[in-house]
Amino acid sequence: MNTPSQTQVRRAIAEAQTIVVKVGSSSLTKPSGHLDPERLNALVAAIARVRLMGGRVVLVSSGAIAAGFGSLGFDARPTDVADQQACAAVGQGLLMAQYENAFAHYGLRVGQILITVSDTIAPQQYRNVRRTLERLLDLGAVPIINENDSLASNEIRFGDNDRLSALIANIVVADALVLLTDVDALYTAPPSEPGSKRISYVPNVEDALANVQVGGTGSNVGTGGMVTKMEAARVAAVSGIPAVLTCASNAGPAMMGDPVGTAFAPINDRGSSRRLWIGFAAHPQGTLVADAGASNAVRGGAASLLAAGVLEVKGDFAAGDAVWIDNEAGEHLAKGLVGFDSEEIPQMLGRNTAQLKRFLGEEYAHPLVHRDNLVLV
Ligand SMILES: Nc1ncnc2c1ncn2[C@@H]1O[C@H](COP(=O)(O)OP(=O)(O)O)[C@@H](O)[C@H]1O
Ligand SMILES: N[C@@H](CCC(=O)OP(=O)(O)O)C(=O)O
Repeated sequence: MNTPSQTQVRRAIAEAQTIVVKVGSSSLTKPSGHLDPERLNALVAAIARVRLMGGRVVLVSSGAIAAGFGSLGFDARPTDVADQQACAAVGQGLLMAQYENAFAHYGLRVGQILITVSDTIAPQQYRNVRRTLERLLDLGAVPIINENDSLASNEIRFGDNDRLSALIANIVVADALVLLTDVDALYTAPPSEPGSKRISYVPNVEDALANVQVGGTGSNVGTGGMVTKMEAARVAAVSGIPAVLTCASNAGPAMMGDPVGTAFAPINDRGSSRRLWIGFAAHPQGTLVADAGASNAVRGGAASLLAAGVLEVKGDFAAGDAVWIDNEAGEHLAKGLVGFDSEEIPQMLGRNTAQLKRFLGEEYAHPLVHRDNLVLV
């Protein structure tokens, strides 16, 4: 696709029907570990305005741990996982109570959704998340999402809401992603570094990643810093979703497409939500090793992976799971949703469709991975 101008990207954001807004802990809480109701209310006012003009807004809100640690007697954000889980259990309630109240001033309802990594990996849970979000939006509510921190452990967590917000933008087929933080824009280096310059437009986030010096969090409550925000902007751009990054006090102008913060252009056309999920969220459970011919066909982008072109199957998976498609050198070519269980596949390998039908029956005369379920990597 042609690279859009900054004006075009801002206009696309202004015209967005469905917007995912992500806000970081430091924009909602005080360093003492309590909510900052004034700033939270200001954010709600900006979102409510868009909602009341007919926009569909999903809010991905951090802040559970940062809003809870003060009440539990900690001086600073704890580092122990169990402490964090306890703080999140307390803080998430406080956060939602405040949101509930603030949105009620505008006659708007909110709906809480707490997500774990597995909800975005497993196809059925993913569909559940999507259905609930869509219904909430159809009913006029503002879904408010956070990771389910009280039950997530270090091994199985997103750990940051930046990347989660980009996945949510895919799930709800958003027209724009707005990342709100404690810095007004992306800079050429962490703003604490002398000489760092504000960037107002990123036409290609993958190029920017090579040129911009991104650092970790600048506050004592944030987690991912600019690294995870750039990753979120990259997922959005690759998914065809324009994004803007700015400080929370710029939420209103950012959603209106005003020239605040940093705008990121989409670098692809929009794909289907399912393909985007395969590309970004689905975790491969095994591997199909393609021969040279099948590798070329898959790389071409328009072919299904047939059993005739597969040399080996690795791993233990069920039909519908995601798998890697590798070439003989072990390089990943694509990710796809496989049509058969791993134990069914060895008898199918090397056989063409007619042979599959004759020897194994009609139900086996299908591609191992259909092209609609396959995404190049
Ligand atoms: N190149 C950069 N441009 C802007 N900010 C950066 C950059 N590199 C690192 N940062 C830091 O990222 C911080 C925002 O990330 P974080 O603290 O995780 O916020 P949040 O809690 O909103 O998610 C900024 O305050 C800033 O200190
Ligand atoms: N889920 C955690 C926040 C994780 C996170 O991404 O924090 P932040 O970097 O402040 O957006 C919480 O609610 O405390």
